[in-house]
Amino acid sequence: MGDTHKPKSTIPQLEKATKPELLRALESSLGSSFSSEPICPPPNPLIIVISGPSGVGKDAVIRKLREGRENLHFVVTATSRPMRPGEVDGKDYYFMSKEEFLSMVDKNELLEYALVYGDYKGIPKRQITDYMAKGYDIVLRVDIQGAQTLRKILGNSAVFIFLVAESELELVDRLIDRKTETAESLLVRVATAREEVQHIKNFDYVVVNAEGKLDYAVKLVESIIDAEKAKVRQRRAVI
Ligand SMILES: Nc1ncnc2c1ncn2[C@@H]1O[C@H](COP(=O)(O)OP(=O)(O)OP(=O)(O)O)[C@@H](O)[C@H]1O
Repeated sequence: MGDTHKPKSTIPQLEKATKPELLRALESSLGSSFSSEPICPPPNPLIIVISGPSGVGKDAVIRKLREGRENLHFVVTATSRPMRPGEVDGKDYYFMSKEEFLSMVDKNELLEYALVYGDYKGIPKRQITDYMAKGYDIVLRVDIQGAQTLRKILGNSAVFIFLVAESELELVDRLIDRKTETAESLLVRVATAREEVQHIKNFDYVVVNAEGKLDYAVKLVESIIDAEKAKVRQRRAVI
């Protein structure tokens, strides 16, 4: 029986050879030189969809993610809702009139859009394609309705993260403290949140954003992104 792995040349003893000599001997023995090319291709750009009931902390988590990570593009949603105090156009949302919004719809410039609490919200496609082409991962912040639509459009090509509070009571508490809602809109948001939790099963991951534990929730989201980037079978999003 022939030995197919028999070395073609002798490899010097480690202590008697320099590193280049050793490398050359190993290469000659293997019959080919060592490549410095990456063993694996770089991971595909990832689309990360972050969703959850109103007031659960989507903005808070995203704000922290933005501080701590490079190569992520946070898509700025277009909306026809009025600006809240402290919000900045082009940073928090692209604020526009209903007419301007509907013109984007006509031109098929939105990945998805919806009428939410009487106002339009939608995701501009262009931002996603431009940044993916530059190798950025994309973060989309959408409500549950938006996540469901995106799941239909993107299927398993994107990763879907559901953010929850530790309890219903905690969620209501946070919404009250935020002081952005009227009593009526509070009721709508809380009733909607009750129904929305039923949709967890359509997501890939769930992250609990517990009271005072925002950093932990952000860390978990980062770990999810890291794990997704290390997957052997990569998701491949096409917009
Ligand atoms: N882990 C946490 N502990 C305590 N407070 C938090 C935590 N996460 C978020 N908050 C606070 O809860 C409130 C709601 O959070 P945020 O505005 O980020 O929610 P949201 O999911 O983006 O809401 P919406 O969908 O209505 O825009 C904010 O005042 C925020 O500072």
